[in-house]
Amino acid sequence: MRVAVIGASGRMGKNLITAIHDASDVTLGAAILKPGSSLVGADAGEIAGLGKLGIAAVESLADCVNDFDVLIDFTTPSLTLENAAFCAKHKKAIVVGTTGLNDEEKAALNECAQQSPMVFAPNMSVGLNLTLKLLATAAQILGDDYDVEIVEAHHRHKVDSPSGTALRMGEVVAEALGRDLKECAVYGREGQIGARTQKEIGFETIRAGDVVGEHSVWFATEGERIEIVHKASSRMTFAKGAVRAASWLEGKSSGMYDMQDVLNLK
Ligand SMILES: NC(=O)C1=CN([C@@H]2O[C@H](COP(=O)(O)OP(=O)(O)OC[C@H]3O[C@@H](n4cnc5c(N)ncnc54)[C@H](OP(=O)(O)O)[C@@H]3O)[C@@H](O)[C@H]2O)C=CC1
Ligand SMILES: O=C(O)C1=N[C@H](C(=O)O)C[C@H](O)C1
Repeated sequence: MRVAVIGASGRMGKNLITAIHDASDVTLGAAILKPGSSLVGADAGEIAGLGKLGIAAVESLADCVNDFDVLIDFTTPSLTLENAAFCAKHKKAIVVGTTGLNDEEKAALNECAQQSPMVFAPNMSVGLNLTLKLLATAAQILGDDYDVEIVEAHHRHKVDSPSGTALRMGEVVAEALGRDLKECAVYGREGQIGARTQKEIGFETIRAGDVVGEHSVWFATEGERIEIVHKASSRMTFAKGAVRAASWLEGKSSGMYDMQDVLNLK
């Protein structure tokens, strides 16, 4: 599989180029930058700090349409939608790690996946995807007696809140408890808010320094508290997962998949 990376000079973009370079079953086909970037034409390996790989970065998907089989996209919601539409039109597979999409944008992405296969997941790490399974089990066993709170921490540059991962954790717990997250989620409490209601699921966000990504889910009742915690210490864990997803997409039919499919956790 020849893999293209869009947003190649971003925090995830550079890690993705490195992960593709390290993998034995995929090759780097193209690297795409923001139009007008001063790095257009530079070697993708040099952008990622690896030395020359012989792939000059371009400024649009149209410039490299014949050079890749699958696109990996960790960018912004609006750009991801454009890229997914391009992949649908040109029958290219796509791995989407971008977070912060609203319901309408997710529906549009799903439409694109009907034309060409897509893996879309807010967190590509193996450990975090296992954590989702642990959360479902914990929620099923503990039930409504335990208050659920989700705390996430990320670096100061992150633009969406709560993180896509925290929201997915909330969805998994809500589903296991027979609740609808849209009805029971409470975000960032402040002021005279009154006592906690039994079925709410609370979200708290920390943005500070260079934190790669930390998620902690509390199940608390009178007398005890369980915390299920995942801490990412390197973006390479997300990048390796995304490359695994790209490789897994080879030969798959059109449709929307997630990392639970890739990791056979369903
Ligand atoms: N699913 C997962 O496992 C993970 C998901 N994420 C998500 O991935 C996304 C990106 O995160 P991160 O890498 O930290 O963000 P960055 O801002 O570092 O990277 C985004 C990149 O997209 C580029 N870009 C913007 N517009 C265009 C365009 N029109 N064409 C090509 N490239 C463009 C930016 O270029 P420029 O810098 O020139 O503006 C930048 O390099 C976020 O939504 C984040 O939440 C992050 C980590 C893990
Ligand atoms: O923006 C990030 O950095 C991350 N975003 C993802 C999210 O929103 O869940 C995943 C990871 O925690 C890093």
